[in-house]
Amino acid sequence: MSKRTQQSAKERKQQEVIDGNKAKNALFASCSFSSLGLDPKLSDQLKERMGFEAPTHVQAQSIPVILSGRDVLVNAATGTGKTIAYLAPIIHHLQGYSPKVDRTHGTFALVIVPTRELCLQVYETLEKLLHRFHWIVPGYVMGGEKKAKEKARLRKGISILIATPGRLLDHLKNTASFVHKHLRWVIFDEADCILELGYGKEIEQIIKLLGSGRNDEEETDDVGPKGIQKQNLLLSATLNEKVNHLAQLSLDDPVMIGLDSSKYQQNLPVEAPPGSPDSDADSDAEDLVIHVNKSANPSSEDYGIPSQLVQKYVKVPCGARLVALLSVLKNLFEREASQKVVVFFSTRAAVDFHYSLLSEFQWPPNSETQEEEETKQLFLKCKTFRLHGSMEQEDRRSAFGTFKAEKQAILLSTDVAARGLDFPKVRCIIQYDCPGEATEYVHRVGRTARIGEKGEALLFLQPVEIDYLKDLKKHGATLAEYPLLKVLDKFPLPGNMPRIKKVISLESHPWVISLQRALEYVNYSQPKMKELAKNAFVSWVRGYAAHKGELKSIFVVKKLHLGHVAKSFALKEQPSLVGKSHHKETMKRKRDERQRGQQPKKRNKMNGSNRSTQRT
Ligand SMILES: Nc1ncnc2c1ncn2[C@@H]1O[C@H](COP(=O)(O)OP(=O)(O)OP(=O)(O)O)[C@@H](O)[C@H]1O
Repeated sequence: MSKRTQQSAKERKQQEVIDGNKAKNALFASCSFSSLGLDPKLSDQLKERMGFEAPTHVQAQSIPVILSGRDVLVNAATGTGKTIAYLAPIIHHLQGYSPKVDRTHGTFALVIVPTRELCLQVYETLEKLLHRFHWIVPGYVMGGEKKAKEKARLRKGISILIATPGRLLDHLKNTASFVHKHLRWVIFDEADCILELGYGKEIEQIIKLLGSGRNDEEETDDVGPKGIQKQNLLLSATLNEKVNHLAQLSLDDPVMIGLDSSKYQQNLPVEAPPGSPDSDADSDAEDLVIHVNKSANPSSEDYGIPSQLVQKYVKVPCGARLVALLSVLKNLFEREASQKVVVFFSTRAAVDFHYSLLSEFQWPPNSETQEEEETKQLFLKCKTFRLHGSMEQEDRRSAFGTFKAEKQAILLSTDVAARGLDFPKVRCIIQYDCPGEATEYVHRVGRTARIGEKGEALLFLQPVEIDYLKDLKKHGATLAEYPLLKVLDKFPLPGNMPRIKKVISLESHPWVISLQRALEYVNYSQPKMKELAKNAFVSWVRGYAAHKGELKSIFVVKKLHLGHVAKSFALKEQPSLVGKSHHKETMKRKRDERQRGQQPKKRNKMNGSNRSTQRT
């Protein structure tokens, strides 16, 4: 390495450290957990056992307000610690109940989350927090688990219950032994996603079944303070019109907490809530707590994207997409072997195909001698995992858990991993298939650069889709271009392929040509792989056609060259669009809906589109 390169690498490192420190300072409040009014044992647990030196701003803002008993709507960037923000105050109150809470009292707090993985994740955090409060019992119920076992757990009693909406509604209706007469807190984590996934009807029913109002003397004859108003909390990094509706249904005179809420201040009275330690302090935190007017429309809000996140896009013609993806991944792991990457796809079939391909694709492709054959290696020398909604529950659980623990791995996923999941040390998010609305972009990239860590995000766009950048810009996301050609030029060409000095188009790049050929060879030498590719092609085109609203004018299915789309699945010709995969998807969706006791979805005020079901 030359002196100059060494110098610039050193400068880059120094800049990274400075940026990292800046990001951390912007994230953490200058107070302690105990100064927020939390029980000393709980503050100790957070600091000593969980290693959280100081609360984040959103925690410093939310904890006193939630402790005070007010309903709250929290809008804060991804990875800023919203889970602790709502769990800690609940535990604080429950551990102080006299007589002590026990299993026979049933459920005091209910956390509703959109996905099974998030359910498990919140449960794990809760278990850690309850380490010193063994009499408070955590538990979860969610789709994909055995109902009988859940019923037995509910019968025994669960103090703080984490649940996905469909399964929760099922138990509320059918599990007589589910005691919730002492229920005091209901939390909607990732509130907008719960609605986007089409759970609006379930949520309305859940709210109705749980009722609202006070825990009067008769109901709380044996435990907890009397006459306490039920408290509802809504949280998300992105809010929209539907959440507004849910807020109106479930929140009573809520306090709005958001790191990025300056815009609301123009319209709404700013008021520090009672009980907040900052209520009379001259701190920036005071500006962040806003007494929200129910009719406020949060849909035009800029979304909070972590400031240290490096956001890029790569412009790739459709036919070269697959090669570009593999090259970008190879380059990432050659640059830094020990890292984790999440790649987002639009459909389950696309995840399955790419997973099989990456798990089997070897390099170099043409081995002429025995020696060459023996030195063949996987193209990407790291473990690959997949995650989507059609997988068996055990496989989902195992992929989620193992990827979390790995140091060097790729996760290929649908949007099922986009919300709330906290995979430690994910360095890069690749959105190979475009997200839908900008909110989806924000949550996907939010799987990296969490809690002040550094992170990169790369969005794949075809030249015809480039206007999507304008849409992102409207929400505060500005992306720089990724130097794809420079990266491609770095790869050694297999065999005796000549290196051309001036490459006219990406598709004529010798590396692209050779890699594309090798990928097609894998597909055509393995019928199973080709079948997966065909299914993925069909579902991808259908997914593309299902973009909503304004995005329809950017993602125009008629503008697609289907032959080039086929190439991006390593197919030499375009398969028929009437594929088996669509039929299977439809059958699976209908089955899922039947299991959830639903009618096939119709839109209502709080329901999202059906498109989301195949995207998870
Ligand atoms: N005060 C803290 N200090 C250090 N780490 C923290 C603190 N609070 C939470 N964390 C950690 O930060 C990570 C992100 O927290 P969490 O998942 O609650 O974020 P979030 O705001 O809910 O993100 P998302 O919007 O993506 O769901 C977790 O690993 C959590 O353990």
